[in-house]
Formats: sequence, C-alpha cells, structure tokens
Amino acid sequence: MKPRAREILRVERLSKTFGRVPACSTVSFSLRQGEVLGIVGESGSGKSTLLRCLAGRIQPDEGKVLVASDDHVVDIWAMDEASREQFLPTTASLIHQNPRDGLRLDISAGGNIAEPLMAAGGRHYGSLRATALEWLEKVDIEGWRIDDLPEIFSGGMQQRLQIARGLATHPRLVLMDEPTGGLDVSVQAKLLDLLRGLVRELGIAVVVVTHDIGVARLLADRLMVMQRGRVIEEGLTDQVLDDPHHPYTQLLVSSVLQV
Ligand SMILES: Nc1ncnc2c1ncn2[C@@H]1O[C@H](COP(=O)(O)OP(=O)(O)OP(=O)(O)O)[C@@H](O)[C@H]1O
Repeated sequence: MKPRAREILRVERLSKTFGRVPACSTVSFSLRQGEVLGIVGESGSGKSTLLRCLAGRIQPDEGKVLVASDDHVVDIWAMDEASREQFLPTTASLIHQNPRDGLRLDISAGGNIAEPLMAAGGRHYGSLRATALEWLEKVDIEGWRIDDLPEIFSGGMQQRLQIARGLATHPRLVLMDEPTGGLDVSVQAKLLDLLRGLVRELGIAVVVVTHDIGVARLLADRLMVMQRGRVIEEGLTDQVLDDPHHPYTQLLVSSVLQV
C-alpha cells in the first residue's frame, strides 16, 4: 500500500528468523515526518534486528520497508543492492549505540561530518568546512576541535559527533540504536536534551530503540513494546507507560518504578 503524504516510513508484516529464533514476527507500523517512535522491550526481543532491517543492513525474510523519497515511495528490499546503497545513505541514517561503529576514527571530526556531505554531492572545501563547523556547534563541540581525530574525544563527544555526522545530510529518517547507552547519567541527560532539540528543529522522523523507559518517555511520541519478536502493545508514549494493558508492559513499567 502506498503511504499517504508526509508518511516517511511504512513497515508491513516484516519478519526475520535466525535459525529457529523468530527475531521479528509480522511487525507493522508507520511513521510520519517529525514523529519519534520508541521501540522498547527486553534484551533479545528483536529491537536491533528490526532496526537493522529498516536500515538496509539485514534482509528480512518477509515483509516490506517502504520509505518516502522526494516524489515516490521505495520498497528498500525490492530494490537491487546498488540502488539501495545509493538511496539509503542520503535518506536514512543509523546512529549506533557505540559511536565507534558509526564514526571514521582515522579522519578528523570535521572530515567525519564532511564525508557524508561529499557522498551526497558536496564538493566545495570552504562550504563543507563551514557546514562541519556549524554542526560541531549544534552538538556542543567547540569549533577548534574540528581537526582532532575522534579517537581522542570522550565517549559523550564521540556520540555527539556521530549524531552530527548522521544528521548533517538532513536525512528524512533517523534510526537510533540505544543512542545514550554506555554513557554516564549526566552525559545521557545532556545528550537526550540535544536530541530532543534537534528532532524538533529538523522535523525528522525517528525510530529509537532503547531498553530504557526513561529515554523512551523523554524522546518518543509513540511507543511500541516488543516481546519475543512480536509487537505486543503500542500507542502514545504516556498512554502506554501510564496505563499499560499487556502484562509484560506492566512488568516493564513497574520494574522501572521499583528502581
Ligand atoms: N546474526 C544473528 N544470528 C543469529 N541470531 C541472531 C542474530 N542477530 C540476532 N539474533 C537473535 O535474534 C533475537 C533478537 O535479537 P536482537 O539483537 O534483535 O534483540 P534486541 O531486542 O535488540 O536485544 P538487546 O536489547 O540485547 O540488544 C535474539 O534471540 C538473538 O539471539
């Protein structure tokens, strides 16, 4: 089915099995521009597999991932590999939990931001550097660090640089896998603030996978709860968290309250 206007992503009955493990089973949802969808669930519930199927990294066994392009809708898994690899980098960004997986550690901070811009057609050195500086500022990294290698940045700075690299090309869709995982609590809080601000400013559509209910509450407009590869509950974030219907969601929410 063709998505309606401004619908950025539509997932239809997506399934992926590893051996005998149904990592994702008939998952369907849609996402509009400016909307943040949180995906929560215990370890092994299929969150990362789903995100990787959306990002073009893991081919689902069945189902469709329909992504809005400028003037049409593309089923990313019905495209040939070359077309998919051309289409996805300018349309969808994947932000990894570990920034080292999403950065080029052997090139400068500025180079990390400029590289995807060049892949999207940017050529002029002066304007690439100016854009890199603007993005460093947006993610709260001082401009004088533009020529530093990310290797010498703190974990929080590396994550902010990964976000700048992922967003600088203005993708329509941003896929985040535990973006604040592995960071200490005060760094997490600042990063969440930054992400909220950027999502609002840029009006991007975001899917954020997290096992942290607090992150989901802060970032997500809507929430999908997964258990053993299935979506067992979904709705507006406050509704799902304040009045969970499924026993597993109730357990998830109450276990957080007890901490
Ligand atoms: N490449 C793979 N090969 C085999 N099994 C896999 C592979 N990737 C994931 N799985 C299995 O699929 C299921 C879902 O894993 P997935 O990583 O998607 O869960 P998750 O909800 O993201 O977990 P976590 O929160 O721990 O990252 C698990 O049982 C996992 O062992």
